[in-house]
Amino acid sequence: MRLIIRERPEQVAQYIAAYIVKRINTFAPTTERPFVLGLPTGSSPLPIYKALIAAYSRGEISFQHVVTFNMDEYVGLPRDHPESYHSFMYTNFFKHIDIDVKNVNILNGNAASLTEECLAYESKIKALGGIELFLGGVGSDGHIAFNEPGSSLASRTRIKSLAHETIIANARFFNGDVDAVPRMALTVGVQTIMDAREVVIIATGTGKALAIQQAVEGGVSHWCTLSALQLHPSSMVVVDEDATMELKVKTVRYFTGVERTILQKGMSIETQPTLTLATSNDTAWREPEDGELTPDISSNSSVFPLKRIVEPGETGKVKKITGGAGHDHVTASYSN
Ligand SMILES: N[C@@H]1[C@@H](O)[C@H](O)[C@@H](COP(=O)(O)O)O[C@@H]1O
Repeated sequence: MRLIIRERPEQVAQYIAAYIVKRINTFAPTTERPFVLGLPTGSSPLPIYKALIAAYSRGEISFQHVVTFNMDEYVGLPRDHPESYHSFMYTNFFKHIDIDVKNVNILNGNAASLTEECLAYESKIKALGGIELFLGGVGSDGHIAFNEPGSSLASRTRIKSLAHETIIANARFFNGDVDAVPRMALTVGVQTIMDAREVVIIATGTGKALAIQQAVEGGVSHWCTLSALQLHPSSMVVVDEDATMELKVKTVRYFTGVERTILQKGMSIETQPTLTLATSNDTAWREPEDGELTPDISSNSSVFPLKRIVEPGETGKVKKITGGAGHDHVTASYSN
C-alpha cells in the first residue's frame, strides 16, 4: 500500500484526478477494449469529479470508451431521489462529460430481485475483463463502499444493512433526518474491489483519521475493511494532512520520506519501475507483472512499462538507481 500525503483536500483531488487522466490516456481505450473504472459517491470524491470535468473541458481526456461501475446504491430509494447514488453520479459527473450512458453501471436498489441484481453486476464486471482501476472513498469507521465493519473480506456484490455510524454520518445528505436514511444498500464486496487491478482511495479530513490509522498501521481486519488493501498488490491511499492526525509521526515520515527519495533520485513518482532484488533463480531480465507494484518506491508498471535491469546473482540492498522519467531503462545497482 502506498500512502500519498498532500496538505489540503484540493491537492489530494488534483493528484488523483491527474493520475486517473494519465491512466486512461496511457491505456488508450477503444470500443473493443474499454477502460473499466470503479467509482464512489460521497463528499470526498466531489473535488476529484470537478477536476476530471475540468480536464475533460480542456480536452485532456475523453470518457467515450470508459465503462464505469459504481460501488453502491441505497435499497428502496427512488432512482430520481436527489440523494440516490444514481442522481449523485449524473449530477456531479456523468452529465458533464462525454460518457456513453450505456457504459454507466450503477446497482439498482429497486430491482425485483436484489440478489439477481448483485449476481448480474458481478457477471458484467467479469465479462468486461475486470475493473482496471477502482476509485473509492472511506467511511469514518473504515468501510469501503458499504462494506461495514464485520463484512467478510471475501465478500462480493450483495445486500447490506448499514451500520448505525454510517446512517448517522449520511443523515447530513437527508437534511439531518436520521430516519430518512435508507437502512439497506447494495454494495460491491471487499473482494470485488480487491479484484480490481488497481485501487485508489481518497480520505480527507480529521473524521477519517482513525480509519486511516487502522488501515495503514493496524493489521488486516474485517473491522476496518479498508485494511484489506494491505493485501492488494497495487493500492494507493491519498490523504490530506488532517487525515493523518492519528498516524504515528514515524509513519508519516516514512511515507513522505519515500516520496522525497523518489523525487531526489530524479524519478517522477508516477514513473517508478518495479525493482526487486535478484535471487539465484532470477533471470537477468524480468518484465514486471501487469499491475505489479512494490509499496515503497514504485508505481503501476503496466502504465509506465519501464524495464528493470537486474544482473544475475545481484542481491542485497538497492544502492543506486539511475534513469527514471524520460529514460527507457532504469538500472539498479546493489550493495550486499
Ligand atoms: N457508501 C459511501 C462510501 O462509498 C463512502 O466512501 C463514504 C464516505 O463518504 P464521504 O466521502 O462523504 O465521507 O460514504 C458512504 O458510506
